[in-house]
Amino acid sequence: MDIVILAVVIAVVVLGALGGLIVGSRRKKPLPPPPPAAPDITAPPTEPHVGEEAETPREEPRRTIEEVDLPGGPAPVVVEEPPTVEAPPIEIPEPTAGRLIRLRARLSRSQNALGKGLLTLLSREHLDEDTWEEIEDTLLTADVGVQPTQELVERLRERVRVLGTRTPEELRGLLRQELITLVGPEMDRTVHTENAAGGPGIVMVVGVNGTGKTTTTGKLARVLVADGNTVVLGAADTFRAAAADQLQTWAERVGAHTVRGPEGGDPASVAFDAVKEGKEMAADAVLIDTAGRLHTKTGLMDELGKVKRVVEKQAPLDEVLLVLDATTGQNGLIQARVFAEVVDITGIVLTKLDGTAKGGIVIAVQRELGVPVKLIGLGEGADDLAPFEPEAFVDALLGD
Ligand SMILES: Nc1nc2c(ncn2[C@@H]2O[C@H](COP(=O)(O)OP(=O)(O)OP(=O)(O)O)[C@@H](O)[C@H]2O)c(=O)[nH]1
Repeated sequence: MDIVILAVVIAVVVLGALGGLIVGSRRKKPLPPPPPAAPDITAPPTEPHVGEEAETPREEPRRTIEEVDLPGGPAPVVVEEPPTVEAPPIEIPEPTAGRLIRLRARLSRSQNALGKGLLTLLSREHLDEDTWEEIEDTLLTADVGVQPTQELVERLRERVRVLGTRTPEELRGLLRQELITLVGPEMDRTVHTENAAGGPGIVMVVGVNGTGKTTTTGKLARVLVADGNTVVLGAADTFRAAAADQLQTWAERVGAHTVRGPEGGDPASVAFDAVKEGKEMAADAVLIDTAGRLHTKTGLMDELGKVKRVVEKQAPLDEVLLVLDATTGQNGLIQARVFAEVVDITGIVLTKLDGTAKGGIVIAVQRELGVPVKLIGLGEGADDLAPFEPEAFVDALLGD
């Protein structure tokens, strides 16, 4: 019996073990299928990630292109940029009052050698003949001109002799007075930009190209706008399109209006239109920038003469400003002579005084033309044009 029971138990155990094996093998079989999901093997861990990441950027450009296409090409990008360019439209120029004081440091820097040189020579214990000659040379080197130099030296000699013993302060005072006298404090340096008859003041700006004529016209427009005037600019320098562009840029910066013609067009007709528009707009001033090439004197005469005649058909010229580059020294004087023969110069603008130690040209050119220096250029900056003031000029020369 026991044997029978034992046989049954063994049979049950054996069957149970076999059943477990069968179930186990059945469980393992479904597992292999996952391996076939082995395409993962073709795409090793890194690649699928790259693929997944790549999908996102791919979608982004597609969206952008769609968005750009729909509103009409790349226009939105272009439209967004111009407002930033147009953003700084109208500037408020610095007031003109006290400009020379602000720019005095620049003037001192360029002209101080002259003043210092003279003061050093004058403070020598013995003012002998050699010293006076050195004083003369210093003045001549600074382009003061022969006649004015001799006058200054004579007057100084006389005053030093009368004074007897002298302190550096006294000498400085004497020199200051004599220099101011030489520069001409009594000259009327008003830039006439108003018209007595009530129309716009008409200013013609002449000078050789490169002297800073266009820049000066632009700077002057700023000065006038700063003082509350409305200004029209006439780009009658039609020889170079860039000159008209340059002028227009200056005008746009302060909200002034520009009248221009085609490149190579008739300068007189641009000047005419500028005055006409200035009158129609009831502007306060019309500034006309001319080309004034010194190819031949006859050519210059023809051109400027015609501009002048045509403008004066509508209104008289209130101011004719001659722009001279202070760094050109004697050349500037020759130019001044030629222009003075062609048009009636009423004022001189001396540019680039920040770039030369030869500030004496102020004195020489006034003597040459009998016309006052009214404005001076002391840098390339938009507000680096100042009314000329003899005292401030001489003080900058002598330093503090
Ligand atoms: N340092 C300095 N540079 C100046 C001054 N005035 C003008 N300039 C520079 O001189 C150069 C010539 O100036 P323009 O105004 O173009 O001369 P332009 O006589 O009108 O010559 P075109 O434009 O050819 O008719 C420019 O680079 C100006 O910035 C000044 O007072 N000081």
